[in-house]
Amino acid sequence: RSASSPAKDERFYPRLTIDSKENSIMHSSPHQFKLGSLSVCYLYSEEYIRLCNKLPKIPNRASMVHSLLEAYGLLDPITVLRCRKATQHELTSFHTTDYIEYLQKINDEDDSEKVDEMSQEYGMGYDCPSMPGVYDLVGCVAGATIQAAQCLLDGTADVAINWFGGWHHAKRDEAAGFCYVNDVVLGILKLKEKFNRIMYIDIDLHHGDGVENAFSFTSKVMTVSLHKYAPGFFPSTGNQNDIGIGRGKFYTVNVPLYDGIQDVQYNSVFNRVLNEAKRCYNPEVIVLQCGVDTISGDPMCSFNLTPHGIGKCLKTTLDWKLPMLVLGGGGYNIPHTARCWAYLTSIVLGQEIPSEIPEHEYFTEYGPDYQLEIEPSLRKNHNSDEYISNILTTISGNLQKIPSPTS
Ligand SMILES: O=C(CCc1ccccc1NC(=O)c1cccc(C(F)(F)F)c1)NO
Ligand SMILES: [Zn+2]
Repeated sequence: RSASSPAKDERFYPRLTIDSKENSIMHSSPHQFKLGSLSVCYLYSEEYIRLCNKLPKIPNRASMVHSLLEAYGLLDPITVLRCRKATQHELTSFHTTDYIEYLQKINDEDDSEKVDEMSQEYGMGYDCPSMPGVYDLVGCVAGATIQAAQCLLDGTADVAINWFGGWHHAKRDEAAGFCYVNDVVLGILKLKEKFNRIMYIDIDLHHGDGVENAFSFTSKVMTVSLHKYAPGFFPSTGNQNDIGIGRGKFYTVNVPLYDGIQDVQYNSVFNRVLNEAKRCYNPEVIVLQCGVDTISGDPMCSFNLTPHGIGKCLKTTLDWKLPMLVLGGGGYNIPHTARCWAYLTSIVLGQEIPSEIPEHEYFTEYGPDYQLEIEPSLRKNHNSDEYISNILTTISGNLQKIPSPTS
């Protein structure tokens, strides 16, 4: 135990017993996570999956993710929790009542013309098409993330996973960027009931603006986002000088990057920024938004990462041995998204999984290779080493200004 952090409850530390029956085959392969078994919970329900499947830009993605996890046997050592819907009271702990009542009103309305009159007011339009059942969907996504957070509060899990959450753009009074509810903010508000210092890490291609805006005034939540930052690229916020305001000054960290970044450079940036942020802030719990629209082969065609590189980011944070809430997000090459989140789940479990995609309902979607691994594309990297080193210097300078806990 490091002297600086108060003695922590045993529950939050990975149990280092190796229960061979239940848990994984432990290999000593280089990328194998340390021996040990975490208690992991995963939020799921048939209705939740069915509603997520209907999202226009990621058709059937939820089913493909869930089926691949099952096919790899990754759900066997995991506590699979049936998720409940968030109540209106829970939803309005962040969102406005007007907005939530609007979603309720259009939930059963399938005459989209009629809906569109009101829709502009609440951000429902091109980016977030109004869809029948949207209130049911919002209740499931938010309910799942809130329940996952509750598991960490109760200590019934070391890591809680909701791969169908992570909708980081939604604002309190409107949908944005294809997000109808900000389940991330709701999960963090739940964690705040018990934890004093929460670190939010967002590795989606897009800036986690909705979450940053919700907590830019407070030092209770440090938000760290690594994302593409380019003129006209959504949401076009999150440059390195965006560091929070008032009491929240220095507790917002942004790492703006250009197209083409690959695993090695990304991992080096991630480790430098996050290990320094951890040292300066000493968080008690981690929320990680794992949008994977950063993968080579994603139609966003921006970053050039692979699941291996993203997995290394996850390992860095898991090595801190702090309770973690792990969420999904973007990812528009659907088989690649399923591959990546299956691989990340295997890392959380410390369980090696074979490269061959196992036979299952969606097996044909993984052709022509039917392999788990994804190769980087042959695309130019626009992130020069001096650009990266300048960003790191700026961020390090800002983090140093965080008052140390003893002061
Ligand atoms: O991934 C997101 C949302 C991306 C987004 C923000 C605002 C408006 C539209 C989008 N989504 C897309 O542009 C999108 C979504 C799915 C698929 C595509 C595709 F055209 F690249 F395939 C594009 N946030 O992390
Ligand atoms: Zn994204």
